[in-house]
Amino acid sequence: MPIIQHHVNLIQDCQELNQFLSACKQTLSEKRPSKIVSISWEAKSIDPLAVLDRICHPNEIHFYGEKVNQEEAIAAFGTVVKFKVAGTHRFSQVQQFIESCLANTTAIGALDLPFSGPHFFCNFTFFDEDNHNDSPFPSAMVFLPKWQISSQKNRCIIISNILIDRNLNLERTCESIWEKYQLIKLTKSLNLSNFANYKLTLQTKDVTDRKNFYSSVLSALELIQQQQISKVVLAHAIDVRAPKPFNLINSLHNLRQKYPDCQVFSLSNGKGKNFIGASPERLIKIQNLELKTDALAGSAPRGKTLIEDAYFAEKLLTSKKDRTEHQIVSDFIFQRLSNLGLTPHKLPIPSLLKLSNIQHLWTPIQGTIPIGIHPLEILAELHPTPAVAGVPRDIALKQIRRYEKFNRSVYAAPIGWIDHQGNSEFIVGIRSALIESDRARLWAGAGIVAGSDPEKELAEIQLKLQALLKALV
Ligand SMILES: C=C(O[C@H]1C=CC=C(C(=O)O)[C@@H]1O)C(=O)O
Repeated sequence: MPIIQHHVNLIQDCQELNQFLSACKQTLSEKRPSKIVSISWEAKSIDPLAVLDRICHPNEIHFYGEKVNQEEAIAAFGTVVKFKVAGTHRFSQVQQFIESCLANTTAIGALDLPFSGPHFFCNFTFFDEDNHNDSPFPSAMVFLPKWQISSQKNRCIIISNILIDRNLNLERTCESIWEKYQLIKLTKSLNLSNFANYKLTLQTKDVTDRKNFYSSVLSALELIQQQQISKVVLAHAIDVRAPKPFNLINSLHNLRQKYPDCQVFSLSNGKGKNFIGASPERLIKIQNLELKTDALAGSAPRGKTLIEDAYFAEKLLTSKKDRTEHQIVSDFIFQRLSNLGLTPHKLPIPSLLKLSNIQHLWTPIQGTIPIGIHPLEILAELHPTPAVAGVPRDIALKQIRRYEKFNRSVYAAPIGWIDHQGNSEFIVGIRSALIESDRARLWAGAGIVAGSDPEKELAEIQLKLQALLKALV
């Protein structure tokens, strides 16, 4: 991808931008009828969530991700190019799409800052094929946004991506970019007085009978005893109704305040449905060929006092059932990364990841990626891990389809981005809800292994559902 270091802010200077885009337009040919230009420029500190609130249209596709404790946030909206696909080759087809776009992209501006340069935002469904007619999101989707605003420790980058083709009206394009840039640059912080401490009275309903969950766990335990599987993750879903439409921005703001250790996310399908959540589970983070991933499985509540909390923690760390449930995930990730030629590292015993209402056994895993391996190849190898599916994977997936009478859709599936240099971050879409107007669907799952008790597994799921339920306003 050609990169041009440029010292004038093209987005700010209409005339310079016009000249640059016009020069690009002149290079178009029959063989190359269109081209993408990506302009990055540093700005003073802006809250990407405030930009999502003020500038992004509710019916525009968007992606938002924030990790408060790492002082990182990103918002992207509008589409320059997008691609949807389904089936077993969806990861490699998305990879090809991104590579062909990058071969046709020129990046210009401040390109040596965190989050600068073109980023492609991707989401997948849990299963390769999402056969349900009412699916709110395709099995795989990737888009290059028109606008991306990101901040890392007070350094903020605004990116404008532009598709240039023969029909492009240069004057109008430059003006509208300039206008939008002014609006973004001057975005005021969220008005926190709007976050009145009100609670909505929510009506909740199980999507399937709880008895269905209990009998599925018992049936899974039989398969485990017969050694057909060693683990399967079974989910339960609830439908929620509010007295008025949910407020997306306020709910996301609640999530980022309550779960500063998690990745808070929102993904819009551009048709009024938003998939939001606060996920504790990082699937991949790649920075300069260094990969970080998490094995996360095995759960206990947080205690109300320090003593109670330490008691739950100790019980979790020494629970044979939870340690097995966890080990299965960490062995799987190790094996899969080794298959790709990595030499992964991890500590020999899991530590604890403590969230505000739940704690998990957690093993961070790291490794250097051999040159030539694309982030989506790693994703294809890892998804779905036994933290959300099971082992052996194929049998577990078949059982999940058999037991669960609802669509997992984007629940427990990868969501994230890949940049022009192969840096990438994907999380697993758990602790999540799909919201539309005054309705929401929430999912949560629990790992079933030898020794699981159906009642306790459902109690764990209720705890996980509360994480989202308490933040929805
Ligand atoms: C599948 C979920 O959690 C996974 C991640 C952490 C702990 C888990 C567990 O203890 O069962 C699950 O494997 C979910 O929250 O829906």
